[in-house]
Amino acid sequence: MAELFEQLDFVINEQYETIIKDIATKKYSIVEDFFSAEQVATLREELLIKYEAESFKKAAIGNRVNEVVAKYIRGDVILWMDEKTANFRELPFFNKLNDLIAYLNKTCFMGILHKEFHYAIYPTGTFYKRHIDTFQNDDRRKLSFVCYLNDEDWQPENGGELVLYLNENNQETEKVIYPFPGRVVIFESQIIEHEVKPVNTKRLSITGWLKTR
Ligand SMILES: O=C(O)CCC(=O)C(=O)O
Ligand SMILES: [Fe+2]
Repeated sequence: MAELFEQLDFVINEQYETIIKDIATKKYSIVEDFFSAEQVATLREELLIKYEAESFKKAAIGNRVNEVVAKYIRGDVILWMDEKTANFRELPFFNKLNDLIAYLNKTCFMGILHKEFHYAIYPTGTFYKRHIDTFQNDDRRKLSFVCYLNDEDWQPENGGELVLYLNENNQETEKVIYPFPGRVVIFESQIIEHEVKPVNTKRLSITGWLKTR
């Protein structure tokens, strides 16, 4: 009986349906209004507070078991987020992601069991060379998620474009995505190679992964 009510409860979410359709057809999705402008501003504020408190560290390559800091590959500084200690500025972020994950698991049987997110700042002159988001010793990352927290007057000449390398009809094509505030990009972690072009000013974001097992 409980199960029946659960089914009756189900409401189609057009935004999530678009993400699912995009990923099924193109392996990536770009969403402009995943969070409200107010939520984006609040997350930016939180990131900057934590950055001022000097809690960020240089990002490494490889995973936590097997990590090397390599400046010539990536120059961002990061801070892992912790849902257990999330404050009022961060809770709407986790609520929305949990809602999306529940929807994906229910409608596509995606089997997302874990998630991990970090704040990221790319200082002027930094970049992240072409790479794929799965590790040799760990292939649990299924979907990569990036949300840009730059402020409203972010300009294309600031650089820091995310470039996705796609395969269309056996031809490599580049999808160039500017890190405009509030923009969210979701893509298949095991398939899509990508890079962050050099930035000419500080670039702010949250990056994360939805994981199986
Ligand atoms: O910030 C972005 O646009 C992508 C970051 C990225 O590729 C990563 O952290 O693995
Ligand atoms: Fe990446």
